[in-house]
This record gives sequence, C-alpha cells and structure tokens, in this order.
Amino acid sequence: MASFPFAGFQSENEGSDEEECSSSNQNKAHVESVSAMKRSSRTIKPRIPYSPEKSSTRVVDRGLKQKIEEKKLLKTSKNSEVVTKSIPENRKTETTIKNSSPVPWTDRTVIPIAPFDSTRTNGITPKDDEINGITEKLRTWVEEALKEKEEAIKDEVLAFSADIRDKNKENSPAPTSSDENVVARNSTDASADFRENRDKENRKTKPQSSAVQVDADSTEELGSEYDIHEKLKEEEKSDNDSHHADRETDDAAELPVKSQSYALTDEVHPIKMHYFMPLGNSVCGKDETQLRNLPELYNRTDDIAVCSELSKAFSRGIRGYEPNAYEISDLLLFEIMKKALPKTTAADAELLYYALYRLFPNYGSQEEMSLVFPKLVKLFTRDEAELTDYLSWETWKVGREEEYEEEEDKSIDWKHPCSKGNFFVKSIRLPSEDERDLCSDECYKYMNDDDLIDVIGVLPINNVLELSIPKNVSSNPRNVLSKPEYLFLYALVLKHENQFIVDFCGVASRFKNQTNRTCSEWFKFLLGVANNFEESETNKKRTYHDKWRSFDKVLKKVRSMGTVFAIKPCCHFGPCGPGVDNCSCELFCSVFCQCDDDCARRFPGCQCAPGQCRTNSCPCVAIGWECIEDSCSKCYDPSIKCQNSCATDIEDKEVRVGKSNIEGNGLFLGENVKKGDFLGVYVGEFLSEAETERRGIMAFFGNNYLYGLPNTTIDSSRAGNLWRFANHANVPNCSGTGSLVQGLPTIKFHALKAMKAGEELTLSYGDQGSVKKFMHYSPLEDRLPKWNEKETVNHVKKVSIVTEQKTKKGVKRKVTNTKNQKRRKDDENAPYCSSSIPPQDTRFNYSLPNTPNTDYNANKPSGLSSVSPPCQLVYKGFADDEDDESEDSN
Ligand SMILES: C[S@@+](CC[C@H](N)C(=O)[O-])C[C@H]1O[C@@H](n2cnc3c(N)ncnc32)[C@H](O)[C@@H]1O
Repeated sequence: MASFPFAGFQSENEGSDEEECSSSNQNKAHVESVSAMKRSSRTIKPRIPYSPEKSSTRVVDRGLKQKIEEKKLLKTSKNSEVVTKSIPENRKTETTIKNSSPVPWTDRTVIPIAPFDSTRTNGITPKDDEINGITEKLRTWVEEALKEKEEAIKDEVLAFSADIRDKNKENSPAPTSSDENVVARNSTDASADFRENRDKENRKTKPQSSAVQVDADSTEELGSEYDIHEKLKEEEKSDNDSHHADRETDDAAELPVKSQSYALTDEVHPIKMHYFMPLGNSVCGKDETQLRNLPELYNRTDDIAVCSELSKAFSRGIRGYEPNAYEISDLLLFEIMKKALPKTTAADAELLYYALYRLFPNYGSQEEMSLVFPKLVKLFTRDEAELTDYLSWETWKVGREEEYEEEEDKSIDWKHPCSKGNFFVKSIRLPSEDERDLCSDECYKYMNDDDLIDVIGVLPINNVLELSIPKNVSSNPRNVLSKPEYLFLYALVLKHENQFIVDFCGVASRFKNQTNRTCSEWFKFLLGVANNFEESETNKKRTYHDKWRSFDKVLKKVRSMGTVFAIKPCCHFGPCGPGVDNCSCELFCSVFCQCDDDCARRFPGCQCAPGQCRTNSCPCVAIGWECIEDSCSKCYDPSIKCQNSCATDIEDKEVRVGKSNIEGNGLFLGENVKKGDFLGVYVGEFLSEAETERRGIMAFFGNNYLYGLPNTTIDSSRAGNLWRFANHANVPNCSGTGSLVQGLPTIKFHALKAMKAGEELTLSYGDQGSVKKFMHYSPLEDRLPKWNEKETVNHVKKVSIVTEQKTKKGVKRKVTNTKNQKRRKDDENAPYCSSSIPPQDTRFNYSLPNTPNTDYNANKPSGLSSVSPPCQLVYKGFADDEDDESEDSN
C-alpha cells in the first residue's frame, strides 16, 4: 500500500516511545472499532433482546469506559478514534423497555468516527501513523493559536460578525430561516454567529430555489429541543428590550405557534419538540450517506440501538459530535489551513482534510473540509491579490474541479424548473456598461439600447430579459432548426439548472466550430426564437378531440394504473417516442414535460364544464391529478371554482399545534369547518428511496414523520408544516388523499365531519396492527427490523407460502419467490440496513396503495370536493406479509 508522504507533518512527539505506543494502541482501537463496525454491518446477528453483549454496536464496558474517561482527562482526543456520545441527564427517561437486559446499560456508546474516504486517492488509505502525525501537528497549531490569538481572534470575529449583521440588516430586512435560528444559539458564540452570517451570505448568492432547500447541517446543529411555550414567555418578557425587539419579527416567523393570531389556552400548549424548519411548500431533501450528526436520543436503550442501526445505514459513517472536542471557528480554521496548505502536496491533501475532520468532527466531514478553504478565503480576505493567491494554493484541485465541486442538490425531476405551460421561461441578464466582461469583440454585451429595441421591441427592465421559448420550437415550421441551433438551445434551455442563463458567452463559444456565428448572432437567434409566440400551424389544427384521439391509445393503460402520481417529465425538444434521447415519459407525458405541446403522448387534460370535475368521468380526477390551467382550459372559470383544484386554489384552513389529547403534540383546528372542506396539505422534504431508508432508521426511535407516496416519500421531521403534528385515530376526523398538484406529489387533507375551532385533527395511519408498530410507545424490539435469525427464517417462510399460492397464477410469482429465498442467503453476508438496502426494506412508510379507482367512491365522504384514492398510512415491516405481496405483485 502506498504511503502518504506528508513530509511537513512529522509529529513533534515523534521518537517518544511512550507516545508512539499509546498512539498506535489508540489506532489499533480505532481500526478495531471501525472494522467491528464493518463486520457488524456485514453480519446479521440475533439482537433481541438488546444487550450490550449481544449488540453488534461496540458498547463500552466498564473498564473501557473508565479508560476513555481517563484519556479524556489526559487531554482526550489525542486522537479521535472514538467519539463518545453522552446522554444528558434530562434526556434519560424512566421508560422501561420490555425484555431489556438485566445488565445495566452504560451511559456511553462508542461511535466509530468515519474511516478515511479514499475515493479521491484511488483507494489508497493512509497509514495510522501518518494520520496521527498530521493530527498531532494540527493539534499543536490549534493550541498555539488558541493561546496566542484567542483574544485577538475573538475581537476580530465579533467585529466581523457585527459588521456583517449590520450589513444584513441594511440589505435584507426580511426574515430568513437563519435569522430565525439565531435565537436558538448562545448569542456569545462568535463562531456560531460567524457561520450564521456565512450561511446567510451564501444563501443570498444562491438562486431562490436552493434558498428553500433545507440545510440539514443547520437544522442539526441547532438540533436542541425547543420549548415553544417557554420561548413565548421569554419573548413576552423581553418586549421592552430594544435589542431583542429588533429581532422579534424574525423570531416569530420561526415559531409556528407564535405565528398564529390567537392566544393558546393552557390545555393546548405544545410540549417540547425537536427543532423543525417551517416550510410553505415541499422541497427536495438531500441524499446523505454520511450522517451529519447523531440524532437526539431519548433513552439509553435507544442510544445503543440507534447507534448500531445508524452505523449500518450510513455507509460513510457518522460525523459524530464530541461535546469536549475542539470547537473551531471559521477564522481559526482559516488560520490553521493557511499554515497547513503550503506544506501539503497533492499526495497528502486528502490526508490533511481527513485529519482536520478527525480533529474537528463537529465542524465537517473529510469531504466538507476539502471544500471549505475557498469559502473561508472569500469570507476573510478583502485584498484581491491575496485572494487570488490563496485560491491557487490547493493546486491538486486543478483539472479535478468536478471532484471538488460541492454536490448539487439532487432535485427530483417531476417538474422542469423553467417549464411553464407550453413555454420554457428563462431569464438572461445583460451586464451594464461598467461591469462588462466581454468574450470577444463581437460579444452580445456590446449591443446598445437601439439594437435591443430592434430585436425585442422594448428595453429590458433592470437589464433582465425574460424569455419564453415555445416548447414546439423545433417542430414549428417557422423555426426549422439546424443541428447546431438545436444543440445550442438544448444546452441552454434544457440543461441549464437555474432559471437564469448565466454563461451565455460560454455556451455560444462551444458551437464556434460548427458555425461562424458570433456571440451576438446567437443572442439574436435566441431572441428570435423566444419572441416567436405564434402557435404552429399544426398545433392550431389540433383540437381537443384530436388530442384525445391520439391520447386514447394510452388512456386504457393509464386508467388501469389507478392513480398515476409523479411521472418523470421528458427533457428534449420535439415529440416523444421510442428512440428519442432523454424521453423518460414511458407511458404518457404532461404539460410539465419538455416535448412539443402537440406530442401524441401528451395528457390533454379535461374539458369538463366549470364545477364539474368531481368524478372519474373527469380524466384529471381519474388519474389523481389536480386540473392544470395550461391544459384544462374549460374548467377554469373566474366565477365557478374548479372542484379538482383545491390545493391549487383554496386556502388552507387555520391550524395550530398544541399538546395532544392522544400523544405528544397534536394538530388543532383554528377555525370552524364544514364536512368535506379542504383543510391543507402535508409539506416536507421529498426523499429518494435510499434516503427514506436511512431516515426511516431514525424514525424507529421517535416520532415518525415519513409520509409515503408511490414514488417518493415526504418527510417532515426536519422541515415541514403543521400537518406533521396530526396524530393517528381509529376513527379519524380527517382524510388524506394523494394527488399530483401542479406537477408535484401532494397529500391533501379534507374534513370528514363538521368541526369547531379547537378540535384535535386526526388521521388514519392504517390498520391497528400496523399502526402499533410505529408508535414509539411500542417496545423498541417490536419496532426495530427483525434481525433475529429465527424471525428472518419465519419471515421468508411465510412469504414463500404466499408466493407458492400465487405461483399458480403466473410465472412472475416464481421469480419473486426465488428472490426472497436468495435474499435469505444474502442475509448472512449483507446487512438489511445499508445504503444498498433493497426496496423490500421500506419500513415505517405511510403508503398509498394502488387501489382501483372505482373503490375511491365507496368511502367517499359526501361533500368532498374531489374524489381521490384514500390515503392510508401503512406500516411496511419486515414480517409484513401484505407488503411483500404487494411488492411481489409489483
Ligand atoms: C406524524 S407524528 C404526529 C405528531 C407527534 N405526536 C408529535 O408530537 O410530533 C407521528 C408520531 O406520533 C405518534 N402518534 C401518532 N398517533 C398516535 C397514537 N394514536 N397513539 C400513540 N402515538 C401516536 C407516533 O409516535 C408517531 O410516530
């Protein structure tokens, strides 16, 4: 194995046998704990009841625990092989866990810090002494810096953060989520303030869509419990405090309760809850294969079990939080990196990042450390020449920019961000005279106002041109496109992530070889295409009936699918069809697709009279989509509300959160409602299947906020709206129905009876048996995945029987049967809860069964404005035959 040279990072203690010995012992311990984790993630061990001896997580025994404590006293974390998580006194509950081991639970659990990530080093992992060498060196610097510079740094930090805060106040009076977060922190924590401001700055520069993206980091950093009641009291007290008053508007936005206009009565004051970020609309959640931090834990049993499960689910480890580890400010990290980087070579760059992570696990992972320097440079360097110099220090990034780019948020493409009806809406910013950065003598930025008026007829406002590019641009006879033109538009319109075209010159120059067009000629071409609003001749001829005639071919299939939720929109010009690149709409497409609006597969919407979209005779209702103004022209009438667009058109009813009569917090009505009234929608983060699995692990240990839909899950545990507080009842007073609203999968809630303000709102999460399994009052053992060998065998056996019966009906079942048996074999080597979790493992997933349309009417509460499938919250457990069946049949 190649070693990491890292010549500049010889430990100062090198040569001391004692140190070396203890360091190598620690390394051994680390390697052991990491390999124990790896082993445990490969082997499925019987784990019920959970006991320290049997648990696959390494639980610190009394001796080891004592050693760790001693080491901690001796300036611990000499090397952060083990990160210890202690459970605060106030979190230790009296919960008695059924079947718990008679052996007392220890207070601490060993959480192995993430191992070195060798993806950027061709799989080469540094030796332990190399890691220790650099960690030690860094540690010395930190200590020196802290001693020498502490005061100076503190002053600098405070001055800087005050400066930024003032600027922010001037620039953006509107509250942002990070403003709101400030209250959760210690106001004297300069580094927190710093990061706060940095995030704020970052957010300002980001496009709006990503501004609403949940920053898991920040939510977890804040992860402390919120006592809303206390907070409200506190705020009332400090009404006269002018400093506080400045921030009050910001804080209020944070607190869901405060934002309600009425006073809470004592009975419904909410109880302590985890922090969550209020959201107006669902956003895409990030896939996180490394756990940012440990979730808040409630009791010791959970602590042990959760660590075990989490270490299996998060392939890249747990970043860990060590209460006594060095806390580092941005400025101090900047100082340390400035010292370290000049002594770093390409070969040991990753080692440096890893050592930084190990020293400051609370700050960021190895990957995050590798991306942080340019951000720190921009934050702290004002001098242009210095800035350029610093930015060139990480020489190993040259030519590997992609590897060192921050991972883009993976958006779920149900809706193209710039698709609006039959147009792509893009904006292009024209630079003003003094900020011209011209690509050539012919750059389009030379165009003067007269030129612009010639091309677009008017002058752009604030130098921003909004372009509406018709989707049928390629098939419109007016725009017979050459190949370069087609590719040019493709690169610009379809591939561009943001609504703004930012690198027009760059895109234009890519086509230099194909045509002699200059940048400004391309610009005129684009404006010509964008201004061509007239409908194509072919399109004019196509009536609604024509459209339906061609769509009829696919309609039968569509109907047989029951409710069709999100379909992945295609992303190409021209009509859809087999063999068309990027044509993802296998069955049919919609107004959210990028293909021509006269594509034969395009769902034409309905043609119901206003107010008539109630039953399955409305094709939109039949497929579970809310009517879309762009395709359903007739039902949109200013005087009569479309009956199938409540989530689009009707305002949510007022709701509030309070102490539930059922469990924990609950959701209460804030106004009187009638039977069938639309109440609101479930808002949270859209998760991929793998992310649902990972977050599902955490949901075992507390409240579960995952709401499953056919091809996504909405999770409101970190961010969402107040509907996350709706509890389960056997006889609920609200119904949840799934629907595609403006292209996005949505869960809508309706009143099942007339209710008065103050009534607690309840849903049915599914049948009693299933529901019990995901209530956290159920013993942990019942909620956890079944690792027990006997149970696994039983599970497979049961499934085998079911599939045997089914095999009589068709060949497909046989395949599934084999798959299950194979899985049992694999179980011996493969974990259930890994990043490669098979789809069978979806647990705690509230799901909408694909029941046929006709069933929806049977239970339809009269007065309900739309007819949609009943939304059931179904527990998907390991030993749940029904789930396997439904899966089998899929
Ligand atoms: C969507 S949350 C509901 C809000 C939750 N009560 C809170 O305080 O945040 C779902 C969780 O609430 C709890 N829960 C909901 N309905 C319940 C019921 N009828 N009995 C016991 N626990 C319930 C379960 O722990 C479940 O995982």
